[in-house]
Amino acid sequence: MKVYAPATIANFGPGFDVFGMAIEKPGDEVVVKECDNFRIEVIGHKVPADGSNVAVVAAKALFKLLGEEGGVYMKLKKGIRPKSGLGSSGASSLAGAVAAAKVLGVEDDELIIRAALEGERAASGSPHGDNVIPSYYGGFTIIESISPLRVHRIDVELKVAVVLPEVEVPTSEARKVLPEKVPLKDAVKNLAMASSLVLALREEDIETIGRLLDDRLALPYRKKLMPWFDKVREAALNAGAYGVTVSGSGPAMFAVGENLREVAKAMGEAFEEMGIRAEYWVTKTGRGAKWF
Ligand SMILES: Nc1ncnc2c1ncn2[C@@H]1O[C@H](COP(=O)(O)OP(=O)(O)O)[C@@H](O)[C@H]1O
Ligand SMILES: N[C@@H](CCOP(=O)(O)O)C(=O)O
Repeated sequence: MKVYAPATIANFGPGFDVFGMAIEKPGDEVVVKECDNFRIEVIGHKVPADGSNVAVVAAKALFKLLGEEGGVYMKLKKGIRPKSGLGSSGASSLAGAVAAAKVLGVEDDELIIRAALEGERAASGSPHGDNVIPSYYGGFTIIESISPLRVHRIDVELKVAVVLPEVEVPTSEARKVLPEKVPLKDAVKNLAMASSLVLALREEDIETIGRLLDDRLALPYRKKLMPWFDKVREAALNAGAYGVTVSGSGPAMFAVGENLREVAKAMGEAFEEMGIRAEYWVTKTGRGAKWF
């Protein structure tokens, strides 16, 4: 059995820990077989090939939730670079949970997601759902609650330009710089932007979506981890983007607009001018996890 879990853009502007969108590429893939213990082999981007791999953590978590003995052998084709801001740990965690679910014959979404969140907790110290959940369901997802699991999905088809610099921002570090509290005016501003963004997504109003790609809850405190942010954002806007912001906790950034190839190239060139190599591409809203 093969399981594919797509990369994701979490937060998506003002939706910290709540909004997330699956993207068509890249993704993680797991081939799974029943086994008497838990083993993993990894090809592609470098991640641990032992029990600390979040795919194994998630698979073990599902077995434990169900009180099952035994385990699975997984071969992970790691297509999403770790510490990228593209939901790398989330995709592997989900792939491991779905792989274990297929072996155990489990179809309960809530159990699968609970297990996958244990992988996220292991990777970043936080069981945030805005990578795992859009990677599972696809499209654009809004998390009302994790337990009980209440997710709202918008079936939007949105093209995005993505840039991924050759630097790392571990999610765990990006969460450590967050404040315990935020000013009321910032909370109200995010509420205004997030609720407006949902309507703009439903109408596929790209200009309004772009204008709303901002955040007062996390980005102001994380920008010190991303000194390149303003230059890359300016390059994207000058190339015609309607809006641009960080993907997840970074360093990846994404933009919406019309001429996205030029926008992606401009963001990549902005990094190069700062001496940072970066890859860039155009993709669009992805479907969720697949198994075959
Ligand atoms: N299968 C895996 N995929 C990604 N990261 C993994 C995996 N297994 C363990 N890790 C560890 O999790 C951390 C990456 O998590 P994180 O910073 O959240 O990446 P991202 O922001 O891309 O999701 C790294 O320390 C990495 O070594
Ligand atoms: N809401 C989380 C999202 C982390 O996304 P990632 O792709 O960087 O793992 C956060 O902002 O901490």
